[in-house]
Amino acid sequence: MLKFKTQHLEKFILDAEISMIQPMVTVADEMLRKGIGAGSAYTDWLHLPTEYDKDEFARIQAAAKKIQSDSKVLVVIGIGGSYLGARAAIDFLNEYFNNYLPDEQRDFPQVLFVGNSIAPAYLNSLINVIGDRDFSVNVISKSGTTTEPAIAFRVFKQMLEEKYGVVGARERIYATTDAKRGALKTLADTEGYEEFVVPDGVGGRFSVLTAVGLLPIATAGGDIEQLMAGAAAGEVEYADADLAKNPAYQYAAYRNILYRKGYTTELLINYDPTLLQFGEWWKQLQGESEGKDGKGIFPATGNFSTDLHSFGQYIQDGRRNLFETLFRVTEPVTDVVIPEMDADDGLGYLQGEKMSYVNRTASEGTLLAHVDGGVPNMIVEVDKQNEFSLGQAIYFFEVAVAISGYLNGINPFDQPGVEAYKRNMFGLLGKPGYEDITYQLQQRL
Ligand SMILES: O=P(O)(O)OC[C@H]1O[C@H](O)[C@H](O)[C@@H](O)[C@@H]1O
Repeated sequence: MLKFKTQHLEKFILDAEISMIQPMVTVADEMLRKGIGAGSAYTDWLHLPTEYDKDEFARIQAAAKKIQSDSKVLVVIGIGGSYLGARAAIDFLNEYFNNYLPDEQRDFPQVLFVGNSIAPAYLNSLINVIGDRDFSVNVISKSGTTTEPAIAFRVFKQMLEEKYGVVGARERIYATTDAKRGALKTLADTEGYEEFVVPDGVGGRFSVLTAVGLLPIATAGGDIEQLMAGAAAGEVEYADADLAKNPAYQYAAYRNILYRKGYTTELLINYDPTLLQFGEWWKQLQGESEGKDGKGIFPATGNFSTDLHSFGQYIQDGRRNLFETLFRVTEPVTDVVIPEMDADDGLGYLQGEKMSYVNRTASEGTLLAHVDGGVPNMIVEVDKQNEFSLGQAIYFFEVAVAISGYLNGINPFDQPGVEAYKRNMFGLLGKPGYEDITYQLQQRL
């Protein structure tokens, strides 16, 4: 179960401030739930945990089984919302070094991500890692027109066709895209790939609980029924407009109060590398939803205790515009006992202790130090590192960012700013239709 804790906000926020923001939260709740807010066409994720396409869900499970039986590697091609959720979930649910294990020591295929950059060395390195092993491809793009995954897909389509023939390749390509539109949809129809749908009313960054996330997660051995069950628990628990009864709305309200006081950067903190990618997923969710119209909390992550030894100094003593949200799992997945030995390493007082205890204590000491240094802290805590908790946490942050965006007077469901770089890139690359800006841009370089 998920808990949201705010006791360390005491010196930063008065109870009265929470009462004062309640009427605005009530309005934000109505905007979201009655579909009268900006971007309301993209709020179908709200009921996704209970109203998903059950037939497609069964097809996803069947496809995952097929990939598990005929492939050692699943190459997932996608960028932004079309890979971050799956990657976060797979890291959250598996051993950190799972992908490094030899095939015979792994129960499920390696899932490797590409098309999330345009770096050629990364792509070549991935090809080398696949080697001569059997693999399948899940190409994911809601729009079906994004350049980065389209380039990667060309390369892997060609590789599959060379290895298995055109017909054999078709059996190993799974396309997750829009139900009707886009270049990927057209290609998938023409070639006869198995297709999965990103529903119209679910934006990329809210799509992890659709086929976008579910197929890679299930292929990696994740129990996607439990994932949906956790999200469904969130759907019930985070539906009340009353702040006192809704932890997700509380989180949205507190971060907006902090924002209005000048705390403009939020760090999502973890103390475990298996949660690092969750932070990456969260950054897109927050940043693309809220950063617009010259406003918004800047989302960043703190991967502790690693980063305490890099920018910990800044957090403790730098410009006071930061607040932290600690995302933690209370029950360790495994543990290590610090060995007892006669060594002069100053660790005698810790011998026989569990590393999880030391890690937890480090997090508590850090949190108190940061609070004392003027950094407001909140805690989002789940008890177990499993599918159910993950589903609930995903839903918690999704619903919170929607309310948070409305509280800040923006449309949380669009991303007009993302087009600016694409336009320039297309202009410079000479894409048909962008010729008018090519010369001007070149002159500025
Ligand atoms: O799934 P796609 O249509 O390929 O989009 C992938 C990503 O592209 C852009 O960056 C959008 O701003 C993101 O919201 C989206 O997740």
